Amino acid sequence: MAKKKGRGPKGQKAGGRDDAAWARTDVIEREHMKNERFEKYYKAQNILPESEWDAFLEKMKDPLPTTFRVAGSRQAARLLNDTIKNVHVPHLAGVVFEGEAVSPPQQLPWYPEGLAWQFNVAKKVVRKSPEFKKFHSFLVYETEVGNISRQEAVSMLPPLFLEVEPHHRVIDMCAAPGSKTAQLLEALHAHDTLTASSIPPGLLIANDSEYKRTHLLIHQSARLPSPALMVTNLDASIFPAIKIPSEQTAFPAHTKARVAAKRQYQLMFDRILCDVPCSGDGTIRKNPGIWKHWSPMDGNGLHSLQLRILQRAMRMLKKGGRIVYSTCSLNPVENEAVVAAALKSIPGFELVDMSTHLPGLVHRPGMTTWTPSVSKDVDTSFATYAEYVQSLDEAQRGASKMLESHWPPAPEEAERLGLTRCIRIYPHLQDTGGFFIAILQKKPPRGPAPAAAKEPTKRPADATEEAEAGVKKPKLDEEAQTEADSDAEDGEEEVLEEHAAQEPDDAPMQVEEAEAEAKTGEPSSSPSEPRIRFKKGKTAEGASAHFKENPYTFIAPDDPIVTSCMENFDLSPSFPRANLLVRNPAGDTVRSLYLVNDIVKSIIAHNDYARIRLMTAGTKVFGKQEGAEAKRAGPGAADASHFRVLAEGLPVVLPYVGERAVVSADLAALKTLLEAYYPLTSGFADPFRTAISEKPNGSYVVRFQPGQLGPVSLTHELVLPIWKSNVSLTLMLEKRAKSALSLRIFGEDITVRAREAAAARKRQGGGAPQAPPAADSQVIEGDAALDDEMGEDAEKSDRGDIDDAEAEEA
Ligand SMILES: C[S@@+](CC[C@H](N)C(=O)[O-])C[C@H]1O[C@@H](n2cnc3c(N)ncnc32)[C@H](O)[C@@H]1O
Repeated sequence: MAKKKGRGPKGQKAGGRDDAAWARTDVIEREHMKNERFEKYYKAQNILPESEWDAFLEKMKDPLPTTFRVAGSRQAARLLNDTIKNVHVPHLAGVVFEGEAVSPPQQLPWYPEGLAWQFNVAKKVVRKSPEFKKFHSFLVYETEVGNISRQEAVSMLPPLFLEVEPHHRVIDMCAAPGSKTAQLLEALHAHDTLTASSIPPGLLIANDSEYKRTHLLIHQSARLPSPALMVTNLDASIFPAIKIPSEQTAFPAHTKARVAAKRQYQLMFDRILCDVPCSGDGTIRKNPGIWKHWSPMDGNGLHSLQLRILQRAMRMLKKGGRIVYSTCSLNPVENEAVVAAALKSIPGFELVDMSTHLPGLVHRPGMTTWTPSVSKDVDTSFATYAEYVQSLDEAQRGASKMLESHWPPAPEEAERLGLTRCIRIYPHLQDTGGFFIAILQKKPPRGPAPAAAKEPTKRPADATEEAEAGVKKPKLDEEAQTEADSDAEDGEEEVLEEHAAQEPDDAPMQVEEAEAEAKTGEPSSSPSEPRIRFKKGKTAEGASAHFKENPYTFIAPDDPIVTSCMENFDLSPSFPRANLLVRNPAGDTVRSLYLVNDIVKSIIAHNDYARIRLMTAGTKVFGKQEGAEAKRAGPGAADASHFRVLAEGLPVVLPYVGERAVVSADLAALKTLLEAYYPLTSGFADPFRTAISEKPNGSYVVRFQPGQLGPVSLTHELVLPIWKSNVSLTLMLEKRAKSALSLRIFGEDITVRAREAAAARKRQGGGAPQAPPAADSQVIEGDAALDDEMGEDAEKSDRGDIDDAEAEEA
């Protein structure tokens, strides 16, 4: 096996825990899994009692068990989980391989509703045992379509501590590749049903500074399409202020309408995830290459960025809101040191004790003291920063990258900050990776502060209205920020600017101020750094000039395309037609319509898309039908009528679709639609045949009713899009989604694709497999193959292949 390239701290360009090439267990032999510096450093930190050290080290050398989570809306997840529990696990329970019993998958004891699983079987068992082979195929296909998320157990934790609700405004600051983003989205969509998606009032911004990695986010989000999602490509440590108008802001009841109406506000978040780039030594079981190059300097080097990201998050959090800060590193310099420095620099926050939040989770408290290493050869001899600085001559002082915040606070300060409320997970406790979590809360509002205390921070012109609106201007120095933190009455959005029409001179300056705060916004952590002020027209992140994505443009609610979609799908008047967007420069042909919720619409309308480096927003609901069917309908009918409802957008649109666009069908019809690309309409049974034949050509929604077909049963309604042409029908699903559906319902892959793959294999002299290969992979080999195919880390294209309109009718 070739050695894998790609090394470096997690989330860094050189690779990290999310680099698939790095994530192979076969790059290093167990006997080589040692690193003197690692042992010396962590022993010096006393991360564990001496009695546990050996167990810890040994576990760090074991490969990680395979873990996965049943994803999607709660209802759908419960259903699939029942299939795993009642069909697959019993089937796997008695497996004996080469004379030894193999354990079936087990539920993670702490994951809510038992929706996460773990199994630990050797590759050759997955390869050779027919039962596990079949289970593996099931996992691969369900992962492809987003019903299962292959995710490290510990990586599932941060979203659980965030407790996102559908109305929350959430930002995932370092989100790629997006496994936690998917969990956050699911929580926003907690009210979705089996077939229909809600349009949550809340918001999720999934951000990552690596442009390429934002495409992983887009790919992930296609599995759980949401009108509440935006993907941005910004440096989280200088995330710019997002402007929203007053109607998106909650005001105290007594606020005068004219006061509320005239301002723009900075969007503040209810929940923020800071899953920051880190050295990643907690992933060493999955990325054993770390043994070779581990150095304490990795953590030292990341500390400052981690701190700046957390501080920026704190600046963007609403009062009463919550931040989860997490790393997959064991190093206190990347963990408690960052949290302590952040808490010391920005008052008004506290660590929350959620140690009993997930019963069954075994963890250890945060550390209160540690000794950073000042060299890669592990010199931990300096108990304080002062001691360290004293040991240096002037030239060394100038060159040193060590900061005071690398060191622990004084014992009484550590006690006051409550650092033990942090959560540490060690591999030997529950056979997982290593992980760190801190939950920070911005103290809830205390009610109106005495007027005298407020006066000095006010600008005279703002005073009355501010008091009426109960909000504060963002301040740029820590003192003012502290006052604002303790004085603001409702903890809602902060005033960014007066409405331009009313305060033409003042407004731009205030936006600049807010942007400057975004750029410099951590005054106390780097007091000696000069404040950066931006000239008018320049952005905080200074990168918009290079942003090449297409803009989003709202399409007029009375546009002929929208009108025809309203008509063709018999959409109810309550359908939010004013929230449809296109992603084209003006004048280009419209190919897809995206639907966003009100808050996303508002953000797009009030922020330059290039300034916020908006990669994607909302969910694609309608797509232009191009290809054989569209051609046949003739040029006259073109643009206006040839939009189809897309499979990914159907759950969102479904609650609004009227009877005229819906047909009922049974399991036999589903089988026929899966078995052929373009089955003839005449080949279906009544009443479906007559019902669909009577309709004009175009896009329809089919409700497949629960029922029985021989030994196969459909236990719940299934709703899918089809395209009707002159003589035939097409099920409008990606090929892989068809295979997954087929496996789930019929227990085998009955699609054309599977038959073609089997025929190709036969031509090459291979045997018939249990199921066709997933994606474009040819071999399915145990856990490494699972890693690749189940997509935890694999970089995947954002496009699926759809065997529909592009192809000519057979
Ligand atoms: C630990 S990974 C995030 C994993 C992700 N939360 C998940 O669960 O799939 C860290 C991410 O931070 C990104 N990153 C690094 N520096 C960043 C910065 N300054 N701002 C935003 N993202 C950053 C990396 O590209 C990487 O994708």
